[in-house]
Amino acid sequence: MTQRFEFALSARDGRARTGLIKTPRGDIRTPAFMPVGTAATVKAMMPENVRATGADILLGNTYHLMLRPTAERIDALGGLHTFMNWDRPILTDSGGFQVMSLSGLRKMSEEGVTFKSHIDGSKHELTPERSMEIQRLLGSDIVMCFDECTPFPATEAESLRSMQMSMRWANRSRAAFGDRPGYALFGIQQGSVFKDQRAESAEKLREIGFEGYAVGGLAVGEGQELMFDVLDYAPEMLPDDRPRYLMGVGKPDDIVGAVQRGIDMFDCVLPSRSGRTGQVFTRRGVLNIKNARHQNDPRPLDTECRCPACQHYSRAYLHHVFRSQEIISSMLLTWHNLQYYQDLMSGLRAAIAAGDLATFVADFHATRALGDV
Ligand SMILES: CNc1nc2c(CC[C@H]3O[C@@H](OC)[C@H](OC)[C@@H]3O)c3nc(N)[nH]c(=O)c3cc2[nH]1
Repeated sequence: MTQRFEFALSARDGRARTGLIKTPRGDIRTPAFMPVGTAATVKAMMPENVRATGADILLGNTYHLMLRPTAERIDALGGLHTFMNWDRPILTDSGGFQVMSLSGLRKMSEEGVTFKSHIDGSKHELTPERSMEIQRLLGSDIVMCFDECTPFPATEAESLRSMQMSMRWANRSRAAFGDRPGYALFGIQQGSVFKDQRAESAEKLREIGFEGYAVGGLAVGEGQELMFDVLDYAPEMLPDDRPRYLMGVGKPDDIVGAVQRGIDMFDCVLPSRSGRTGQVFTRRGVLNIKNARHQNDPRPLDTECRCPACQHYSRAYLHHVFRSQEIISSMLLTWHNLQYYQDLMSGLRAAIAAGDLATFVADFHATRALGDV
């Protein structure tokens, strides 16, 4: 077990890569999908079951945890890993994104952001320094710089101003992070959909130097086509020998296309959140278990899936417990969707290692086109 944070690529196929991130709390196989555990839990899942789906790392959130139960309380109780009974790596986002999307009454300045809690209206401040302190108190293994996720759409001038402020905040985040062997700080590239700004941001992040790099400012309403246009150049502006993390992505076909464009790490609430709304991901596409057509169907959700829902329950049963708003519905559908995502990632890793990603991708799209989900 290493005491350092290391990343090694093991194979490439076109622009796609597969490799391993080694951390003191365990290894992360890339390309990796990170289940979202916003409030110190992956909703409707026990941590051992998150692990059983194949997840090597999960995600926590500065914004939510600083408001409740507070980072200081989690630290006093032994840190986030002990608190939530997950002893493998945790990545925490820095809070800026949620402040802009969740909190009320925000005031942004060069210093940082002051805002009112969406929970009880109390006043709070997030700065690069405070975000680093919170993520240190949580004990997260991969810390994200405090940034502003530039809203979409943004004019070139708005995007430039936002990106350049995020780069000054990246500098302050690096300084405040300090010397913490075994822990990683990731920089976040901004620049919206403007190639020259993406280049300027990447250049600034390289100068500062990070253990990994995120492509930020995407999956904010620009749509898949525009996201892929940016991913056609943005990841390769970042250091080749470091992990590249595309924040907040995404649907299965978003992930497949982003892996083809050189992305190594993903996080998205979609599989867990949609599981609670009855949306199910299968190899043949998406279905909603709420639909009456499932009420007499004895088949599993996906004949190739090894999750408990597919091994022991029919679509008819899952339709029934969803309609009845039974708690087991969220448990089984979340487990299934997370399993589907992890199976997709292991399929992508194997295909890149075998040098036949093109075949995997063609089969991925062809199977979904068959219909009859
Ligand atoms: C969805 N699209 C999207 N999400 C994004 C997130 C939050 C992800 C975070 O949000 C929470 O899920 C809602 C998760 O928190 C656990 C995740 O870490 C981003 N975070 C930062 N710091 N900077 C970005 O440029 C950024 C861009 C995103 N695009």
